[in-house]
Amino acid sequence: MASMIFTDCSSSTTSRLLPLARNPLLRGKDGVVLFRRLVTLTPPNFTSYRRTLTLCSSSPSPLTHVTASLATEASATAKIIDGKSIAKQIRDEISVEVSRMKDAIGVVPGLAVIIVGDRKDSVTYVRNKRKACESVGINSFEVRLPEDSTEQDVVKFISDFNDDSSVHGILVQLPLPSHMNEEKILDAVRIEKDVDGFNPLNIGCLAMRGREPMFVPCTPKGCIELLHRSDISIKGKKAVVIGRSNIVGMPAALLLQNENATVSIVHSRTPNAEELTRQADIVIAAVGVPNMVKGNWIKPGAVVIDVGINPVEDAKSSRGYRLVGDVCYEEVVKVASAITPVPGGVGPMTIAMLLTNTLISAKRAHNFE
Ligand SMILES: Nc1nc(=O)c2c([nH]1)NC[C@@H]1CN(c3ccc(C(=O)N[C@@H](CCC(=O)O)C(=O)O)cc3)C=[N+]21
Repeated sequence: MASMIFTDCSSSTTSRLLPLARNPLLRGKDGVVLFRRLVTLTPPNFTSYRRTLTLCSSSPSPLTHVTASLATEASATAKIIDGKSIAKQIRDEISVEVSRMKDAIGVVPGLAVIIVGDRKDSVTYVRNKRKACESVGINSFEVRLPEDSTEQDVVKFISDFNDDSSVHGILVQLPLPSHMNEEKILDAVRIEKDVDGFNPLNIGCLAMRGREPMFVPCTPKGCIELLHRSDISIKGKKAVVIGRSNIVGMPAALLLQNENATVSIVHSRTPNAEELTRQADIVIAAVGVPNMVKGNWIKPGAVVIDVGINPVEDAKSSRGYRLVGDVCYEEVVKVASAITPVPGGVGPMTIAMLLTNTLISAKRAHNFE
C-alpha cells in the first residue's frame, strides 16, 4: 500500500505536487482515479494533526463506488509568534533611547552598510535596513560597490568607516561576490563596530562562561528575544538547533546554552536528526532548506523558531517568488505550542537587533548609560 501524505508544503516528493488525477500512484488500471487509504509513518499521537485524505477502505472494489472524504480532525493550533509586531515594539523602544541620547549628549548613532554587487535579495535587505534606521532616528550610511570591485576597494571603505566617529556600526552585506575573501574583508571591521558580531574574538567571548561579547549576532539574538518576549522559558529545556552555520546555528546554540537550556546541534551528517529533534522542547531551524522540518519531527507542544527565508518560485506573486521557511508550517502549526511564521517571524527581528547593537555601540563609545 502506498504511504503518502498530502500537504501543501511537501518539497521532496514530486508526486505529492501532482494533481490527483495525473498522479500515477493514484490511478487505477482503467484510468479511473483510485483512492487509497493513506498510511502515515508517524507515531499514534502524531496522527491527529494530519490532514489525511481518507478515501475508501482497504477493499478497493467496486470502483464505481468511490467516495472521498476530507477528514480533518480537530486539534490545537500553535500560538503564532508575531515577529513583525515584536520588532515594531523594539524599534519604538530604540526610538526613545536614540532621542534621549541625542537630547543628553548630542550624539546620534550611525550605521554604515556596504553592499557589493546587485543581488536582488541583498538589495532588498539593505533597503529594509535603511528604512529601519530612518524609523528610529539612527543615521545610515550606505556604500554600493560594483560586483567587479576588488577586496582593496571594499577594505578602503571599511577603514574609512573604522576611523569615522559618527559611525558606530559597520555591516558588510553577505554574501560577497565569489572572487572575494570574505574572512579577510570581515576581519577589517574594527571589533568595536562589528554590530553583526561575526569577529572570531567576539564569538570566543560569546562561547566562554564569564566573558562578555562585544555584540551578540543579530539573528540568534532575535530568536532568543522572541522567546523572552513571548514568555517562553528556556532554562532547563531541551533545545535542538538544526544547522551549524557561523552566523546562525552555532551562535544560537551558544546563546541557548547560556540561557541554561540543554542543547543539541543537528546537521547534515546527523544520522538520527528527526529523532533528536522530536525530543526537543525548543527547536531553532536554520538550515536553508525549504520545508525540511515536518510535523512528525516535532514533539507535541514544542516551540519552533523558523530562521529559514527561502525564495521559491511563485508565478502568482508580483515578485515572481515567495518566501518559505525551513519548517513545514502547515504541518508543524498543528503540533507545536508556538511557532514563528515566514515572513514576519525572525526576519524583522534580525533588523531590530541590528538597530539595538548599533545603539549599544554608540552608547558604549560615548560612555552613555
Ligand atoms: N552581514 C550580514 N548581516 C546579516 O544580518 C545578513 C546578511 N549579511 N546577509 C543576508 C542575511 C539575511 N538577513 C535578513 C534580514 C531581514 C530579513 C527580513 O526582514 N525578512 C522579512 C521579509 C523580507 C522580504 O519580504 O523580502 C521577513 O522575514 O518578514 C530577512 C533576511 C540578514 N542577513
